[in-house]
Amino acid sequence: MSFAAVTGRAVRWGVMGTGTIAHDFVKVLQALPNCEVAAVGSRSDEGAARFGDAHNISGRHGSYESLARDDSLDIVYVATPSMRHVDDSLLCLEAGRHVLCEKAMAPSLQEAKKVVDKAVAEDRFFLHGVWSRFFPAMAEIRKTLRSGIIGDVYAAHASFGQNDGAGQASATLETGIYCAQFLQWAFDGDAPESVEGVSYSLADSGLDQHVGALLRFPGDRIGTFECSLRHPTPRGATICGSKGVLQVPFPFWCPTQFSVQTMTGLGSQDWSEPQTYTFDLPAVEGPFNFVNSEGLLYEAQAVNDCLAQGKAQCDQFDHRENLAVMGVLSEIRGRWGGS
Ligand SMILES: NC(=O)C1=CN([C@@H]2O[C@H](COP(=O)(O)OP(=O)(O)OC[C@H]3O[C@@H](n4cnc5c(N)ncnc54)[C@H](OP(=O)(O)O)[C@@H]3O)[C@@H](O)[C@H]2O)C=CC1
Ligand SMILES: O=C1OC[C@@H](O)[C@H](O)[C@H]1O
Repeated sequence: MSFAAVTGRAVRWGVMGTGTIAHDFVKVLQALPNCEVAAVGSRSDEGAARFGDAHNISGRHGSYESLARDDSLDIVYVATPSMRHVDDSLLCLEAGRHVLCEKAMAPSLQEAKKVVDKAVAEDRFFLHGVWSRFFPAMAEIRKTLRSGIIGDVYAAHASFGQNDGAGQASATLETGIYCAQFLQWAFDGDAPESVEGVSYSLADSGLDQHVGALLRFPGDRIGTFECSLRHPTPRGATICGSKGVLQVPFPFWCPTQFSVQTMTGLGSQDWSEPQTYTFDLPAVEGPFNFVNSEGLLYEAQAVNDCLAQGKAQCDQFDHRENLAVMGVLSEIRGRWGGS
């Protein structure tokens, strides 16, 4: 049942921050039934007015505090830069709002726990906005793995490098997070037993710009990833089983396609033609700043559904899985004292 069917009104969203992803997310919210972008919050009146005019949003707040305190809102989408996410999420939760916070929600496991604990204590919904989890292709990947077509899954790899942002943000937190959550998905939600190896390069600012990580999962399974803000990589992911391989091409973190190839015989010399599965993106009018941003709609719809059902977390990325991913990132960043 939709939120409107339960409450008789639309979900009222507030948007905190007026940058590139806020633009894309507002477009999908405005394409959904039974929800309304009721207010925007900026650090300045001018910022709120500019974004409000551009997106036809009537509620405007010239400070984040004022947005958080707006009791007419059900939920706030925190779309500020990553280093603000803990404080901005806490501000909203303390004011009684539900929260969807953009990635990365925190720089460490300890800080992530503070936010999740606060959400639980305040009985508020909280989601770390790892939007990958809501794509139909991800659900189909899970189904395909469980069908056994590629046999027992022993390895997974993900790579996300782009040549933008080095020195200004942490590669582990900006792009590595998508890799770490993908490995968890490939291994059916399991957390790694250990981070066995980390190789890294730091920018002059002290922030990690390129990281390679080797993770050991229970049952002798191995996950690897590479993330970078210094150079591009293929930005695909691979899952390997005893009978074959599942590949997710660029952009694996917001996928609309994957393929499966099986192998048998002496020296694996018999293989099937790859079977490709494709998924349409929802029809949402752009333009968008980021690839496949139309797919933010899946995440937004899931949040609306959770609010309608009175759920405090999303099954696709619940607090347990979120904190496990944050634990991996935290441990990796701990290797150079990143905080
Ligand atoms: N899910 C996804 O696909 C994507 C997620 N992201 C994530 O979203 C978050 C925001 O990214 P993005 O929209 O690209 O960032 P932008 O820099 O484009 O926008 C951030 C906004 O936050 C506000 N802000 C508050 N403090 C600062 C500050 N010190 N410096 C700059 N802006 C500030 C500004 O709004 P105002 O001035 O109105 O207060 C600004 O417009 C990041 O955490 C990023 O990782 C980013 C891209 C894609
Ligand atoms: O979250 C993101 O951050 C980096 C972008 O390049 C990417 O497309 C986006 O999804």
